[in-house]
Amino acid sequence: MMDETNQKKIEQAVKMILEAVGEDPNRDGLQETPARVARMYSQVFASVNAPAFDNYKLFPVEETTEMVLIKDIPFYSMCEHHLLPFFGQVHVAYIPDHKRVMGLSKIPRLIDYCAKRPNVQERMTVNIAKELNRILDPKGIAVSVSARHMCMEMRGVEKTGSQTESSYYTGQFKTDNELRREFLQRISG
Ligand SMILES: Nc1nc2c(ncn2[C@@H]2O[C@H](COP(=O)(O)OP(=O)(O)OP(=O)(O)O)[C@@H](O)[C@H]2O)c(=O)[nH]1
Ligand SMILES: [Zn+2]
Repeated sequence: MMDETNQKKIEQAVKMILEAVGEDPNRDGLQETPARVARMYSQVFASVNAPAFDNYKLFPVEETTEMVLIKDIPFYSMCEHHLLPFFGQVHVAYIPDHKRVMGLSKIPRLIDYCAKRPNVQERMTVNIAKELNRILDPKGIAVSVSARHMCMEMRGVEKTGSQTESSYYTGQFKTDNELRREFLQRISG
């Protein structure tokens, strides 16, 4: 969470940006905007300098299953080049090991943790896998991210609706083509 000094810094910066684009930061509609933006940044960048993700529980199971797949998990992040949103879906699969699985809701929480900072999609994709690996040490992980980048849509090349796909595989997903195919098939269905 951002402290008061840093909130004030953002407020000053936003006021300067408003002035620089030719706006009057003191007009009615804009008076509270710097403070709102500061609060908004403290939400969307909540995991900058945050301690390692530790909000999870592992549950023992008698038998390990095959792939555990959670798909279509929505995420919102900010591109680090333009500070514009990129957002979409993450699909995550892992093959449990050590007879333990993770509480399901913690996977979307982990994705939020990886998303709430200035990012590039590729690094976020790898980070999700690395965090899962640290926590679960599974036999394999597959992460696939599909996103729309506002910096490619509302400005720049202006390619509305284009989707950027990235993926990262570890362990059995890397070595076993059949398994990877199954993952890809199941997330596309
Ligand atoms: N690989 C990757 N590139 C990204 C991501 N988000 C934004 N970019 C790209 O980062 C690049 C920054 O390029 P620059 O040439 O420095 O910036 P720019 O002049 O604003 O580029 P344009 O967007 O082409 O107008 C652009 O090509 C963006 O599309 C991302 O998540 N991954
Ligand atoms: Zn960008």
